[in-house]
Amino acid sequence: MKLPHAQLAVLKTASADEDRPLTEVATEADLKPAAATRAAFELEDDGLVSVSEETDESVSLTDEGRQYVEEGLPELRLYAAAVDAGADESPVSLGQLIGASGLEGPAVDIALANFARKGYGEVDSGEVSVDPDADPDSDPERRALERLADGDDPDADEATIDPLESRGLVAREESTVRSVQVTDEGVNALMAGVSEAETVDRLTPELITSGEWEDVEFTEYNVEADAEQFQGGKEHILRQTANRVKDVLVGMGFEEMEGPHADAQFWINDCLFMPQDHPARTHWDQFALEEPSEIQDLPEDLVERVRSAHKDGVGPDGDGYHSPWTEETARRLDLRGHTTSLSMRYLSGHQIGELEPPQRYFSVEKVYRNDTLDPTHLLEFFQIEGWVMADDLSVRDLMGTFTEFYERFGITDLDFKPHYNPYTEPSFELFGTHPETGDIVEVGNSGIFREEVLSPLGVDCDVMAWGLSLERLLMLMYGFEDIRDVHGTLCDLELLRDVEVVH
Ligand SMILES: N[C@@H](Cc1ccccc1)C(=O)O
Repeated sequence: MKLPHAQLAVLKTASADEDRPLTEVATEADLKPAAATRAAFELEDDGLVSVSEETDESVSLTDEGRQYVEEGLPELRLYAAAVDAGADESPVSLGQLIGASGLEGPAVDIALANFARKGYGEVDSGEVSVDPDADPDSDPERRALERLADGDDPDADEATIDPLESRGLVAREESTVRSVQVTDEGVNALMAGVSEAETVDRLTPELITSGEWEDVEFTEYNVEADAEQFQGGKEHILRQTANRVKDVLVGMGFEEMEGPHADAQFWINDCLFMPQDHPARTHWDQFALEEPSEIQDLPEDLVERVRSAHKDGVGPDGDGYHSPWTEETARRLDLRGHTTSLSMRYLSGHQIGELEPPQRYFSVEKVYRNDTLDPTHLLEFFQIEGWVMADDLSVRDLMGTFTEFYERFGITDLDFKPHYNPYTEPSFELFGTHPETGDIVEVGNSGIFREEVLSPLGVDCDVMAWGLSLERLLMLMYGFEDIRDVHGTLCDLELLRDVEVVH
């Protein structure tokens, strides 16, 4: 029998009496680990060896863990300072202890949280008392960190490693350990005599020019063999999903809108019949620009019609807001809190000239809000804006469009709830179900524009419109629970690396 070099080396190095780790076999046979693994799988396919797999968990120190091995865990430094200051006799002020312990910045909070958790003592109204019987020398977390620093097995149970991991002091890593053993068939083959077959694993220019490629035997591909993982840059899933949303909407006959991120309150709010004293128009909700603070080119006739809608209402029965309206406020520049500003620019004819119905437009763009960061809110996020202009639109058209759109992303359980917007009547909020938690998640807001919006814009047919959250769509598609998993310093790198957006 003839076998390629690597297979022959593995077969000869492995044993028929015991499972041997492949890494060991590779070193002894002078093969790269990946080559040895590939050879072992090929031999296994031919029944000459058996390959077994086990998952091995290893724990290693992080940089912060290493730092604490040198400096001491913050809670132990606090304990030592407290004992020195006599806190085992009577409580000592926390401020004094922090100074004495040399703890600074975040280390203070870390010390306090773990001090109490590990039973070193108590902190009550700024006074620290310690348990005189606590024994920092045999602190299991400290011992585990020190053993790791010495290159030993931490020799600790989960109850010790778990908190160290969540404190970011150690990292757990799982790896697959493979072992090989020669089968009876393999032993028979060896006894009958196996020699090395000439195989070529790489096509070179020489092989091609000499024509030799026709006679050589090529190594077979093994797509299951371990390969090194390359983590190069890739398009962020948010961007990938945004592109997919664009494709879907273009497929549904929509055209894309573009426009400024910082815009006049006129386009962001006034055209939308939002009174100038509406709470959403203050800095509590929107970011204002200091420099420049105003827009120059507003279409005068439109400004006049919008002002009149706010003051006097629209149509014979219309009634305006009985609150002040100034052009100065309308000119002010803000970061847009929604992309409905773009819809106003397009519907008014200001952006690309007048549009005749039917029309469909969309944008997938960033918006900015002065929100408090939490698992479902960011200061900036992507809004999927869209509108359809046509005669005789109804709520059924709106719901049908959403059902069709979300179905493309595998979301088929939409719920609608009546809502209020100053600019649409009727208005609906949209909800989906989170695939992991089962919670109902708001994914968007929509409605049919009011007369008070359309009439000043010069539109005399129906327009239905919406703003959907791209991030929330992602949460429903991929099941993550915290929006910060995909953004910023808390992001889940594994998720970002591994998630594939299917087109
Ligand atoms: N602007 C709304 C969405 C919306 C757009 C158009 C019509 C109705 C609602 C929002 O940001 O929530």
